Amino acid sequence: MSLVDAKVRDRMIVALDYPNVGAAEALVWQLGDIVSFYKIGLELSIAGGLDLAADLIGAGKKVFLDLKLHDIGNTVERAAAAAAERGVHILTVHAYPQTMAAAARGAKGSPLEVLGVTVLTSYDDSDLATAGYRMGVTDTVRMRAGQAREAGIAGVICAPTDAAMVRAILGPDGRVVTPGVRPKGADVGDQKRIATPAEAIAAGADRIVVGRPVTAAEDPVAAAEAILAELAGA
Ligand SMILES: O=C(O)c1cc(=O)[nH]c(=O)n1[C@@H]1O[C@H](COP(=O)(O)O)[C@@H](O)[C@H]1O
Repeated sequence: MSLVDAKVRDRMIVALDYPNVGAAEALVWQLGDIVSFYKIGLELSIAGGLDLAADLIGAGKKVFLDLKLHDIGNTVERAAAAAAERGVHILTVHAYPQTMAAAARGAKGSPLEVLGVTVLTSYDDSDLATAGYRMGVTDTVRMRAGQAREAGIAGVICAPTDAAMVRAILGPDGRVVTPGVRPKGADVGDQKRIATPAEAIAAGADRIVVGRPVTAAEDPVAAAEAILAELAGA
């Protein structure tokens, strides 16, 4: 059992970005009680991850289903209702007003937290310009955080570098979850807007998402413990 308390453990979500359920289960087994919250994203969902989500929930873990939904309102509302029905704790949608409002309707009356993905952490200003957006990262995140609040969803996903601004917009009750987290010296990979676990929490994040800093570590248990220790001190 980990030395850090359950509240701190609840702040770290480990992304199970694996090509098959067996690999994901092996990590979950290895991490045991030290990790209480797992993210199942696109790759693993396609490879049987939705059944794994049910198993994890049955085993008392929290599950973040990272499907980044964006579709017509009826489809998003029904998908959010289906996630709520399965006992999922967090579901992501892209932070478009129509999409967020639909997901809020689907999740209504359930504990499911719908989070709007503001601007992906792999994007910078020039990536947004290339994609045809008029505004840069900061203005887009600011606008989308406000629209998430208006849509009545639980909160947003943003980079740790946006977390302070987003916290000010959402207030103390809004959920601010930050991927793009890298312990000092860790490989950055394809992330562009990053900070350390302690910096993310200090900026106002409720929870951090970590994938490769744990999954690609030589010793995933030691890597997860080190991040938890950093969060405990933050
Ligand atoms: O929604 C997400 O979780 C997400 C949003 C975002 O802007 N950036 C981002 O990296 N993520 C996810 O967070 C995880 C980060 O993984 P690592 O870069 O390996 O730590 C991946 O599973 C991404 O899909």
